[in-house]
Amino acid sequence: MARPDSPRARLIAALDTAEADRAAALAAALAPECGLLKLGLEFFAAQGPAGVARLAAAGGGRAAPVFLDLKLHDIPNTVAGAVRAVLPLRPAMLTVHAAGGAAMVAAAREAAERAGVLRPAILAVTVLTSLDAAALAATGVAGGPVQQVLRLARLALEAGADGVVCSPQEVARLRDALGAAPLLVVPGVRPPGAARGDQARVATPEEAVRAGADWIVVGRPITGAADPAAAARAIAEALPA
Ligand SMILES: O=C(O)c1cc(=O)[nH]c(=O)n1[C@@H]1O[C@H](COP(=O)(O)O)[C@@H](O)[C@H]1O
Repeated sequence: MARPDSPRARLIAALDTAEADRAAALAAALAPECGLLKLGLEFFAAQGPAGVARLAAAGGGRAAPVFLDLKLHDIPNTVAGAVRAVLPLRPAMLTVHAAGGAAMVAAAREAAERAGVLRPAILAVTVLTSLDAAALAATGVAGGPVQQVLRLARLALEAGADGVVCSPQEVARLRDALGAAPLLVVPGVRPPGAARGDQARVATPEEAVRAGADWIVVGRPITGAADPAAAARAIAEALPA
C-alpha cells in the first residue's frame, strides 16, 4: 500500500471501544484528521464483522481506510481462513503476530492475495509495546526487546509480511537493518505529558516519525480527549513534514 504523503496521513487513530455508537461518532470526527482508522479486538469482539462493515458504510471507511487489527495468532490453516473471512470488509491493513512463525505469516499473505491488487497489507506484530524487558524475559525470550523485534521482523518479512508493528524504541534500528522497503507501523506513542497507561516502550509522535515510522498509532490520547478531533489535529501538526 502507498506510504503516507502528509503528516495527517501518518496518523492512525485507534478506536478502542466496544460500543458501536461511540465508534461511529469517533470515526466521523477523526476520519478527516487521520490516514486510517484502526478497529481492534475490543470492537471486533463486541460488534463483529457486521459492525466493521456498518462503520465503513457509515462513512468512516470511505473517508479514511480501515486498519483491522486482529493480531491473528494460530496455526497457518486457521489464520488463512480468518484472513479470507475478513477480506470482504476490505481492510487496508491487517495484523498477525510474527511469533506465530514463518509458515503462519506466509499463509496470511497467501490468503490476502485473493483480494487482488486491493489486498490488505499484512503487518506482523513483533513484541507488544506493553512489554518491558523484564516482562519479555519472563516469557522465556533471551535477549532484550530490540533483538527480539529484529529477529521477528526479519522472519515475518522473509515470510511475506508487508511490514511490521514495533515500538518507537526499535524503529530506528529496524530502518537501519531492514532498509526503506518494509512498512513500519508504530504504536506506544504518547504526546509529551500524556499518560502512558499500560504502554511500556514509548516515545513521542515526533520522535517515532523522526526514527523512521511510516505510521504512528494513537488511541487513548485522542479518544480520551474532550475534543478528539482537535487532539488528533494537534498530534499531526507536531509531526515533521
Ligand atoms: O498492533 C497494534 O496496533 C498494537 C501493537 C502493539 O504492540 N501495541 C499496541 O498498543 N497496539 C495497538 O495500538 C493501540 C494503542 O492504543 P493507545 O495505547 O491507547 O494509544 C491499541 O489499539 C493497541 O491494540
